Amino acid sequence: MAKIIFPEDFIWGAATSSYQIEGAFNEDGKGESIWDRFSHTPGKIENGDTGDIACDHYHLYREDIELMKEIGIRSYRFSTSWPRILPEGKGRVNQKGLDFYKRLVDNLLKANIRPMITLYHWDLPQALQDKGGWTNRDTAKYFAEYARLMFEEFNGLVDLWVTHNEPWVVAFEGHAFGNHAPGTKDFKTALQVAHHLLLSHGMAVDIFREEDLPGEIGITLNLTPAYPAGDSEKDVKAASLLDDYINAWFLSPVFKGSYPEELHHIYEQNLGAFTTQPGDMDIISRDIDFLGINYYSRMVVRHKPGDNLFNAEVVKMEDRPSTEMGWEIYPQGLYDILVRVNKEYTDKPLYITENGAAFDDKLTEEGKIHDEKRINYLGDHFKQAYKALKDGVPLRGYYVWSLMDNFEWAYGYSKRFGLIYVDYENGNRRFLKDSALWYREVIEKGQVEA
Ligand SMILES: OC[C@@H]1[C@@H](O)[C@H](O)[C@@H](O)c2nc(CNc3ccccc3)cn21
Repeated sequence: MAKIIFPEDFIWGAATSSYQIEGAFNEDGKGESIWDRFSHTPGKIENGDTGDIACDHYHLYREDIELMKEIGIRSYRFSTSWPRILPEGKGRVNQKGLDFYKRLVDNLLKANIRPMITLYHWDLPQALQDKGGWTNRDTAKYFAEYARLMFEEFNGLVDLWVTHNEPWVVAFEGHAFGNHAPGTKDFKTALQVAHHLLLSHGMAVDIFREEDLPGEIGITLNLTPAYPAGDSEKDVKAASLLDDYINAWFLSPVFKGSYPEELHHIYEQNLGAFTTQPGDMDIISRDIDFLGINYYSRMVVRHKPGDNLFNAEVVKMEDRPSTEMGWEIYPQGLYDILVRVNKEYTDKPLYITENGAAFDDKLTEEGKIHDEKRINYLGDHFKQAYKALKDGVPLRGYYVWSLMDNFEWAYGYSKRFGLIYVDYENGNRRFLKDSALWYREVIEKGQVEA
């Protein structure tokens, strides 16, 4: 491949989320979130870790912005904590909570760093969960009102808005498998939750248009391309169904206004219909300005009769390199999913809103972290993104997950994804990893070594 030179205006960024970095879980009037409740429930999180303090970003955000400047990122994707702003999820505004995000955005703009706000990255107000959470259609309405508040408060300051982060994870990890908050385990509930999440996305888009705001609005989906383990018809079929289950189940409603037909039929036949209302699909498929794609790895799938509704199982790729999460390192999958989304779903601009890897990072006596595996992982994925760009995919930016090590959900602090090392044991000190210094060069030159 010839020299890899990205466009001058390519938006190089890094991403985080509120519950994973902020801490101050009950400070300055913040309401309880379902992740506060879940992490305080014994047995849910590795080592009994919680987000009570996390990276203490609520107090250290100025230092963190200085580190963003040192790395040279052009944009910072973060999420706002709904219960920090609306403690009960609706009604009363917690001004101190809102003021934190005002200070954060003001300081980002002063640092010439473009904010991208994700309105929902999993930390639902517990008060709404107590009324059914995302199983209750009213939550979609309350989300849209929270979005309206944020659009109005940050009008003219923030011009990149993401409604939801990974509705698949919220629906299935949170409501089918119980690995995430609120921890219920019912597949049909997950389908109902997915529908209400998508509905709330469309309602927020309507309000964004109504408020006639400058900027762009989109949604972020975790897209994991599925590849058949063999070329048998049954393997191909199994892969196609799992691909629909994770990817098309969300891409199709947002861009085509309908759920994938065959899978919808399988669900209805086996589980009965989840509740919808006339007009829902029109709301869900309102025109958006961009799609955010979170890519980490692929799935290799083979036919397995009777194992589940899909007659499919994911094959563990033992002989392939993988990250600390056990996810196969497969950069080609990023190219494949970018091209497929652009070809089959939308010609709207795309952002890679998350891509990164957990490795066993060690802090040396000299305060260094030699994370060459992460440099190789990111470099290989940047090359695939570049290949997609050269093949005509309207890729506008790339947000590395993550700016800093943080609370990795059910894994607690045992997994490190950051460009910045966080020394949790010693006052949450921050150290730039070698990958941060490497990323700074990539951003400065707009080039990745071939
Ligand atoms: O696991 C790394 C990150 C996580 O820290 C982010 O909050 C989240 O947006 C995120 N999504 C994925 C990919 N999808 C996924 C699938 C199953 C469980 C959890 C995440 C990875 N990550």
